[in-house]
Amino acid sequence: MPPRTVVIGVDSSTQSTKAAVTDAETGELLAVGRAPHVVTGEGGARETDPEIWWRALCDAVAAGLKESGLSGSSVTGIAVAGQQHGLVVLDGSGRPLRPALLWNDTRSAPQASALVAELGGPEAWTARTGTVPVASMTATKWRWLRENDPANAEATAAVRLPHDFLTERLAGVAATDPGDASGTCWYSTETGAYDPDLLDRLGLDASMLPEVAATGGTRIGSLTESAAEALGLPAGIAVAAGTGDNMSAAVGLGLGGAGLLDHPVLSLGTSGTVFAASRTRPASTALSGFAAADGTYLPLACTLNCTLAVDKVASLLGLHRDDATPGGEAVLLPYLDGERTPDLPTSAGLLTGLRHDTTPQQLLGAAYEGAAFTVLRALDELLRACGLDPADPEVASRPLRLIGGGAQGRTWVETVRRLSGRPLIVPGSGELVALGAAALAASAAGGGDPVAIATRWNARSDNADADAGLPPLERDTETWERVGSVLDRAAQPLLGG
Ligand SMILES: Nc1ncnc2c1ncn2[C@@H]1O[C@H](COP(=O)(O)OP(=O)(O)O)[C@@H](O)[C@H]1O
Ligand SMILES: O=C(CO)[C@@H](O)[C@H](O)COP(=O)(O)O
Repeated sequence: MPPRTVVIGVDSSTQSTKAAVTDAETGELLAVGRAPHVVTGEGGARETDPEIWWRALCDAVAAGLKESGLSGSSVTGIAVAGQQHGLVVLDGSGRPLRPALLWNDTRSAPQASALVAELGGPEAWTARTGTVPVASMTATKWRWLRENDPANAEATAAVRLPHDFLTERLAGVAATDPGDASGTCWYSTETGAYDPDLLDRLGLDASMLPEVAATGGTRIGSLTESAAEALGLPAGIAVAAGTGDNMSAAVGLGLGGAGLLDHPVLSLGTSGTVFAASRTRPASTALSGFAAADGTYLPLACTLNCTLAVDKVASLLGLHRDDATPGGEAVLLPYLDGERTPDLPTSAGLLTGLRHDTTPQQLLGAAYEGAAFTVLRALDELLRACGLDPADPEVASRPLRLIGGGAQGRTWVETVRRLSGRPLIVPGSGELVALGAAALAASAAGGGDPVAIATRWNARSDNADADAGLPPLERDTETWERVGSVLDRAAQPLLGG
């Protein structure tokens, strides 16, 4: 039998790095190595030292190889998919000047509002970049840095996104892809390039930014000697451009070229995201009109408070995360980090409907309901913004693909099922972001379209058989309306005024 060829797909997300050691031919997931990150910050601040991501990447690759029982010499390619939007600032020798500002750092909310006003309103941003700046977007973080940490902003020789930073460590080449670039708000999904006028406005020079490769699967270089030594992999293997984590999950699911929103995806991680592949450029202020890893489109909406916020409520109550019952009268909006969708960056969590007979289990259930409601309502808005009526029985019956860490949790699945009333598909592969990155690595190493590679892998492996298809439950409209009414009435107080 010929020796296996193996590629490594890396998911460097908010809480951890996962390295998927994947058979390049069949897509079989041979092992997943993991290493945690450290996120620090009080109030609206959320930061991580990029060196932590690099060390976690090295540790996760080593753990994955060890678990697979393979030596590094069978690996032919590597790609990184990273948490979107984070601002990494480097000195002239490529060293981080300070910790990165993460996607869920809300300190740049005032800068976001100022940028929106400067360009003449949200529509102008949608037309130019595809996306209206909120505190998550990189452009607002760069402006925040210039206003609040001018010494480091002045000293900045290069600006990177989290995945670009790691890719550069691997290949020594400054490169990104259309997908992650589209989350900066200084890249235009209309032109497929950085917007020179926006760069000027932000005080950024294009020479400080990475080149945008044609796709996340483009081979942008080869593993350098020093990276090879750090990772225990052969020098010279293919390094792909990589992409953002949501874009990578879309690749892993084989989404691309699909009809508009035929395959909505709900990701339950630190963030809650809803997205779908589209060939039509989204142009609505109600969603983030990101690019996909291949320059087609990935309309997306994202909440800041999902699994981490609900786990926090469980730990405050001293309960296991699956010790929850439906919330009953209690409504808990777990906006512990402020919120992005709806745009309430300075909000905090809110509890209403408490009675003498409310149980801790109901309070936890209410936190699940609040988080799930928020992201499911964002899905309805996304559908509407794309010209579909979420109440149309045909649209409402399209299955929702559930991914991310939360999709492994019984209570998450039950809550989404009950509040959405949709059929759910929980893909057999629990690591879609890393699998998508592996498809990008396979494309860089051996050619071929990453989405086609992932589709072939899904078809050939047991993944498709292992997909859990759950029929719809009758929608719990009572809870839906109760939570919606609290959110609508509380939006102003939640703004934190
Ligand atoms: N079995 C499980 N049940 C419920 N939640 C889970 C389970 N396993 C992991 N999670 C949740 O998944 C989250 C991590 O998901 P992940 O998608 O890896 O996050 P991120 O990409 O933001 O780092 C954790 O916050 C945890 O709450
Ligand atoms: O900001 C977004 C999407 O726009 C987030 O989805 C980040 O990409 C972080 O993802 P997770 O760590 O929650 O997977």
